[in-house]
Amino acid sequence: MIGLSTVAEVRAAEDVLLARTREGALMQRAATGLATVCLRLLGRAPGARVTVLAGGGNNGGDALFAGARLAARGARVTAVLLAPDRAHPAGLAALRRAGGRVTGPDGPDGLDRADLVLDGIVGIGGRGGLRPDAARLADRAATGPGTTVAVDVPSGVDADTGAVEGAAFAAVHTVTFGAVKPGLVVGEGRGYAGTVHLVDIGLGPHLAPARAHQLTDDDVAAHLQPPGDVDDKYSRGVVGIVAGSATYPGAGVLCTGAALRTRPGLVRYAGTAAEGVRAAWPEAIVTAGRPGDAGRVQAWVVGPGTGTDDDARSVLAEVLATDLPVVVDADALTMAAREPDLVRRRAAPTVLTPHDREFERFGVAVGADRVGSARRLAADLGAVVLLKGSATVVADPGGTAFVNGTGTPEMATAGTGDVLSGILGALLATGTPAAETAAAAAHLHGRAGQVAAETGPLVAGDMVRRLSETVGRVRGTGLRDSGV
Ligand SMILES: NC(=O)C1=CN([C@@H]2O[C@H](COP(=O)(O)OP(=O)(O)OC[C@H]3O[C@@H](n4cnc5c(N)ncnc54)[C@H](O)[C@@H]3O)[C@@H](O)[C@H]2O)[C@@H](O)CC1
Ligand SMILES: [K+]
Repeated sequence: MIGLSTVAEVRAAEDVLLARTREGALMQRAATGLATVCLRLLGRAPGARVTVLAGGGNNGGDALFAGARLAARGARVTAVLLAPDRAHPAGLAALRRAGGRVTGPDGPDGLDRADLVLDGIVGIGGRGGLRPDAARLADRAATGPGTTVAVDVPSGVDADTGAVEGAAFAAVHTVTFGAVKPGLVVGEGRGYAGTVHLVDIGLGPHLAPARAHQLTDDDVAAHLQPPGDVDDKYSRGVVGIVAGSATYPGAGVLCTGAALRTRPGLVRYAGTAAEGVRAAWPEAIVTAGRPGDAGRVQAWVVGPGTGTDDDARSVLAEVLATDLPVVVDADALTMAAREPDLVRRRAAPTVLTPHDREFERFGVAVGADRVGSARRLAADLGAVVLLKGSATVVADPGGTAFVNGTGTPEMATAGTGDVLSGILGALLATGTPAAETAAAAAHLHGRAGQVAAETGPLVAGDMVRRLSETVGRVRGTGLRDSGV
């Protein structure tokens, strides 16, 4: 699990570590790690053209020291000082000693010929969007030839939330120090950060336990264990699915298929799409009756494609009245937003899976702080909230959050949400804690999208078809080997 640490948590840990280390030592560790990544990206330093954008804080200091290291290896380094009178004195001196050139915001910055551009404008001390000089340079860097590398945080991105209020530096790589900050992996910030490289500067032992996390394939593999010798079809967790309708069976077919392909122990289906589901998935136990007619299950999924009429409402109420974990998706979210007490009064875990518009039906817009918004709704409803997005966020009522790191924009297509709820129901039926299980489901769903998109555009059914393979690859090392 990768901990996502807030600025306050990083500052607190830095304070402890700074008091125990020689002055400047942390910045040297940061700059060494940064220069190492830059050298790797450049391939070779001699003759390479590097522009360093340096603001007046320690972030600029990191960038200047890294620039000095690259210059010492033969790179042609130009430092552009955005606040010349406040530039980090030791960093600037090191850069000059190593043969780097120094200019101001309007000087010859080399951006139109650079191989690499370092963004040391602001780091975790930044507030709001970039000021005009910095914004202009960030814009030129984004459209110029150089590989853009953000130092610690892309300048203009809120490190805690990922909010981008104005102009920001669009990085292809971000080299971050001590801990990954949430703003690098969620919201708009994720798009500005590019690939994130974490440099260890020794903060780890001093960091408070993170309240937000990102799961890895290894974490998720623990949720996807193969059956043991003593398992039978019941012992692996039975999921019940209420999805689709007689007219629109698709959601029922996708959701049931995704559940079967994730944990093929036993999947029950109850609802009016019974005929279509039975035809598509003879492996499922199907009834056209109500949830109570389906037989015993350990978790329910309710809502995809069910509609919101009186019948659908009474089925939702029946499922929510059980003492089992329930995934509330799609049409069930619309109904739950009208009657949130149906969720609030539950003792068993409930996982709500809204996208932004469904989230708004609960009375507040998501806004730029996606983790914060998910946490607030989770606390209000006493439920786990899985807020879908390019980086899906999961929050539990206690404030623990997860930010998903897998997926592909190709997944923005009809039916992929039904696939997610099927995966999630199948995993929840095993009885593991709801929030981490929801995060594991989002991770696996994203991997399935990546696998299905390997050969071109995907439709949701492709994800179902490739799910067994995806489970196998997440359990092993295949995904990483194939570069997905
Ligand atoms: N504290 C430490 O021990 C370490 C800090 N490190 C670096 O130091 C950074 C934090 O340094 P600082 O606290 O000096 O803060 P920053 O360098 O992030 O930014 C502070 C400066 O930026 C200006 N500023 C704020 N918002 C701005 C905006 N929107 N546009 C333009 N200028 C703006 C401020 O006036 C101030 O001069 C980290 O991100 C990291 O890069 C690393 O060297 C590791 C060790
Ligand atoms: K920066």
